Amino acid sequence: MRSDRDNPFRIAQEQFDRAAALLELPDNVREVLRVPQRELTVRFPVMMDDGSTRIFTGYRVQHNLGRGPTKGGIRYHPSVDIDEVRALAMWMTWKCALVNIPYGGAKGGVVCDPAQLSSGELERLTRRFATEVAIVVGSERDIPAPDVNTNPQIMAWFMDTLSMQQGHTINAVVTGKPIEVGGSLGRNEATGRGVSLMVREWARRQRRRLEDLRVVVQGFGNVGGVAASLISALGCRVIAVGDASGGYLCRNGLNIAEMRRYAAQHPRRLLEGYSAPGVERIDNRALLETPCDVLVPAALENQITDQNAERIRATLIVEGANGPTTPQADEILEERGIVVVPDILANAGGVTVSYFEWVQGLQSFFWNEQDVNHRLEQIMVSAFEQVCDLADRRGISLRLAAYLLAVRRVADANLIRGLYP
Ligand SMILES: NC(=O)C1=CN([C@@H]2O[C@H](COP(=O)(O)OP(=O)(O)OC[C@H]3O[C@@H](n4cnc5c(N)ncnc54)[C@H](O)[C@@H]3O)[C@@H](O)[C@H]2O)C=CC1
Ligand SMILES: O=C(O)CCC(=O)C(=O)O
Repeated sequence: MRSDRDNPFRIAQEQFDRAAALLELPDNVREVLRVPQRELTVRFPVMMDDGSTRIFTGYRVQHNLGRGPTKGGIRYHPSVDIDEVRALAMWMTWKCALVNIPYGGAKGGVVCDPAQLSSGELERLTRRFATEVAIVVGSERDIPAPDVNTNPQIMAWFMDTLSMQQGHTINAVVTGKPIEVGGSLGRNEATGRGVSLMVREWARRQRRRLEDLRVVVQGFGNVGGVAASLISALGCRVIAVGDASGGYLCRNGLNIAEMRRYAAQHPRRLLEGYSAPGVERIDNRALLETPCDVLVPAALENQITDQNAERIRATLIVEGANGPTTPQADEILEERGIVVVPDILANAGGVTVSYFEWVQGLQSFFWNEQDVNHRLEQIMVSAFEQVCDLADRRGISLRLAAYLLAVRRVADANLIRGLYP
């Protein structure tokens, strides 16, 4: 059982409440926006390889439909619960509004440990989950994508299942697909690329040389792995990274390309067992507290809390993950002058290129990777500028500035549509 302090939905509501108060939103608007519009819980059987049947629980939550079809990933993890999915769906609403793409927010999840499932079990689970949520999902209604422990292959099974039910291919029903079945060039790297752009733009505004920045990345999957490699391509020194197997530190800089190759070839894509001259093993706690210029939490929620915020020794935190910092930690970091580029901005690159994938799929007209990356960069840099300018003008944190911009846009869309008679 989670306590209120580490319940992601309570945290998401608290973040929203602060913005709603500053925006002086009317009570009826607050009441609508602080809870999800639709929630679906499904329980479904999956045939296991040994012939037995197991029942799994899954969720799809649509937080707000005011700005368009809802959008957000699907997470497979043992700790998924309805409050986590609600929070993730709400954060998607603000994220899509902040980068001004025409979506509301949604998220899905299945309570399972994919590391314990064979590929066949994972495929059957995915196909059955897709069927169960088909009543709320669709290319003009709600469009899933990958999140923790889901990947392009899982998205392909999802798309294929919904297409089989319709009798024709509907590839815009899900994004993050393999290129062969309507995926977009650049989607796989998009979230990490967005994170690296935040580091670059912050350094530009602060007049810091990228070569002088020491970076620590927690999480070495889709977001963290790509972010580490693109940040190191910017010229920064990535001195520590970590995943579920622990942390790896080398003050002279890690060989990120070698580490990504290692993880790709090992069970569960983990760094477990990785060693190289000068590389020290550390635990996850020490990883987060490693002195550095930039810390990128890119794993799960609630990593920086009131328990460790005093010991964080970074100048900048760029939230690759959703919800890695609690509101209590936010306060401590702000007092200590540590700048946080919030999740709804920092990791918005993924959903932005998902939007491009959806547009390309609907038009059956595909762009080259340079076009995708160029458009992504324009959107991310412009959102970063808007957030920094508002934060500077009002003397508030980047998180609060991002929320003011995003919540205002969502509230306005809902008001203009006449949803609050
Ligand atoms: N995949 C995407 O496009 C997007 C993902 N995100 C967020 O980024 C975060 C990471 O997602 P992905 O990279 O897609 O997932 P992933 O499944 O590819 O990677 C997750 C990584 O976190 C590590 N990890 C798990 N538990 C850990 C722990 N206790 N301590 C340290 N590391 C741990 C795993 O070993 C793995 O390296 C999540 O918060 C997700 O919601 C946000 C925007 C888009
Ligand atoms: O690509 C997408 O549609 C959503 C990605 C996602 O789940 C997220 O941004 O947290």
